[in-house]
Amino acid sequence: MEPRKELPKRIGFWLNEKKCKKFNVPEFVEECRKKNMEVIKLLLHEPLQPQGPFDVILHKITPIYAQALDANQEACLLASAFEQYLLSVPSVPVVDPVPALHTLLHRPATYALLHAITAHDDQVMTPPYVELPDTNMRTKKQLLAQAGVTFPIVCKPVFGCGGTAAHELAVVLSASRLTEWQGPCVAQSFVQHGAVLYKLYVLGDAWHLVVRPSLKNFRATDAPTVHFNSSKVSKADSCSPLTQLDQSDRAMRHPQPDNSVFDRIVRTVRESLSMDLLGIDVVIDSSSGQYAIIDVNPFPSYDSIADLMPCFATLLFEKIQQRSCGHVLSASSINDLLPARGGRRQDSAGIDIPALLRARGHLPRLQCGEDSRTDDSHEGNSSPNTITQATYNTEDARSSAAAAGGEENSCIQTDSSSTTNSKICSSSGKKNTSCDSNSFTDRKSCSSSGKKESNYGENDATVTMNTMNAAHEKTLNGRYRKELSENKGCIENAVFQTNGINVTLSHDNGISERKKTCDAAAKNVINSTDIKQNTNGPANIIAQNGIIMTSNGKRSDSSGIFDESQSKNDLKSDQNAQLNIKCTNIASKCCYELDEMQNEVHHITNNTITDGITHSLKGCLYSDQCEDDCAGYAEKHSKCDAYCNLDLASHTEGSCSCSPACDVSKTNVLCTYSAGSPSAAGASSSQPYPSHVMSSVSSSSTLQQR
Ligand SMILES: Nc1ncnc2c1ncn2[C@@H]1O[C@H](COP(=O)(O)OP(=O)(O)OP(=O)(O)O)[C@@H](O)[C@H]1O
Ligand SMILES: O=P(O)(O)O[C@H]1[C@H](O)[C@@H](O)[C@H](OP(=O)(O)O)[C@@H](OP(=O)(O)O)[C@H]1O
Repeated sequence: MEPRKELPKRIGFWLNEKKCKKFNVPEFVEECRKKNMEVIKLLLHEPLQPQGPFDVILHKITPIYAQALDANQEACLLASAFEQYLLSVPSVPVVDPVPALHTLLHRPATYALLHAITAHDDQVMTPPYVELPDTNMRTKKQLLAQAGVTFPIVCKPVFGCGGTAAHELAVVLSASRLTEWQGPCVAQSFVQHGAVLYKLYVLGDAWHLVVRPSLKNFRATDAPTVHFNSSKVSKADSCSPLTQLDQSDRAMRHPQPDNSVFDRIVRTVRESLSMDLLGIDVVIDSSSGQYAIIDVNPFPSYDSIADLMPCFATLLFEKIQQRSCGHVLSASSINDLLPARGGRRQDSAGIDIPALLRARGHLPRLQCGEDSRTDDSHEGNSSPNTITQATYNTEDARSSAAAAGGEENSCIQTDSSSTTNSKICSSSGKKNTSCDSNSFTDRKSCSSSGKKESNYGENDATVTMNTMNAAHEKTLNGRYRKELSENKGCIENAVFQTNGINVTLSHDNGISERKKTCDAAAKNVINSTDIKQNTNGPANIIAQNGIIMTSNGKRSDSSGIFDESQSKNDLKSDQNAQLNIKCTNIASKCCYELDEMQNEVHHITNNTITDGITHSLKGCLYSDQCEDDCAGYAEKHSKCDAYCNLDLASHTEGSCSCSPACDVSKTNVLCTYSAGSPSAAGASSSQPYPSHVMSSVSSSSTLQQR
């Protein structure tokens, strides 16, 4: 008897029309067919569940997010439905996981991540950068100086994916020309790199190098700002005058690229994002020889890569195989490769795209899963020992849930409203449905458990596990839970690593939840005084088996305790961490005005950090609307317990500040004073160019199989 032919595996697939054309879908379908896989285009406007089941999902959803960020309600709903669907099929591999895309959508989050992961590599860096709000010139100059960003600078829109506007950039050559950029941006030091761009196209475990034209060398002068669209300068067929080196630069020797450094960059970036499809843009600093990562794109064009479709089909085939063999998927396979480096992962590097959308009013309150808490749940929870919550939507969680009488696909929710122990809940729409901080919709149900009063018991965990990445499904075990509970959560976007497998924790997104968890952390998490004062921890810290690292790479001992003297300086110089600390603490202080606070947090984040001082009023110190801002803050903060007294009398530009009488120990970072100067985040060190030489790099692709 003839062996029965296996049914084809089903690939759920979504690209927008433009990308479909570029991607050569017919060839992709054909290659998949050869491997007994069928490609089913997802109809995002229709319910997704009935379109399944799928064995793997391949998508590029970022254009939908870009539209959502541009106030398109329909796009918002589509993104929400898509995320919701992914949550409902947690064991299906997704190429690539959505939380990582949140990071790549937002340039400051991307650069924060790059800064953190390159901090210890002398040869690799991301250029100094700072997010500049649409504010007055003085503030801008101050922010640039604080961050160590030097002219010329490249100004880039804050959101980096999607339509044309995201790619309208400018090179501003001097501070006096700053007025020539309108609106907020990320400003990044320009790196002179001889007009050569190295694109690293990552496809699963393989990467391809493509050499592209890039901006010529610019130097600080008073010349007018150079506006350009990035899609016109660095494509294979670009021939912009902006990429023609000046005569005087042509003779300059440009450092030869070293494949091993590229390989390291690929591994580190891929590991940090747990993604399979990436375009990493690198330039080499002509004088220092350092490799500067200037951009990371999800699901890039793979322009000029030969035999792309068989590679795609193989990648998806392997994903399906790994799943059916019970292997952990992409994230951990990468980490397995790198046990010594200690896999890191920061899903959203502190940025919460859905929250941002809500704050801008782009997410309708209930349609897109706006937090459905009543005011009750936002306030009245000022007790430090209130809510702790953990959601583990994992395979192990499922079995635990089943063992405890829960349902398949359920999550375990440690909910301190039930005082100490975990509660098993179902994700099937029953009580306390599954929670995922990166989902638009589930926040509603998470927050429903945000009741009050419970002891912050030893067994409570304070984390919400990000369930979007199937790779995490199998990672929860007893030991893991112990570690989570020991760390008390409250470490937003932290990564815990056990046995080479990462789990990313991310916050609950609900401000009132944060307040509770942060307050709890103030009492429990980290023993360094400095960190305690900035409690709830730098969002970028990474905890591995009890060791905590700040985003500038300093390590605690194995119990999470930092050396006191060291940690002071570490934190001071750790600008990213401070930004996040501050942001979180402000949120934690003013918990009840969710949307507005998101704005405020954002605003304040844009205006933080001088000399290690984390004034909550930095925003108003430099803002044109000082008086308004201060009044606004004062009004909000006056409702917050333990908020320090503001010197309301001095609300004029440049002089409004926290009262010196403010009780530091009581008020956390809202009014914390400390001395000392910050070191510039992301400042590059001047390493001589290493002497390794790669034989040649052609403008065609080179395949590097790891
Ligand atoms: N810090 C920098 N120093 C020097 N040149 C830079 C820097 N940042 C960007 N560039 C130049 O500007 C181009 C576009 O920058 P970038 O990649 O950040 O923009 P983008 O809009 O994200 O582009 P993409 O189309 O690749 O997504 C780069 O290819 C490079 O030529
Ligand atoms: O792969 P290269 O040639 O580097 O170019 C990519 C850009 O760098 C990306 O910014 C584009 O993505 P977005 O359109 O999502 O911004 C991306 O757009 P695509 O998804 O339309 O291919 C590419 O154009």
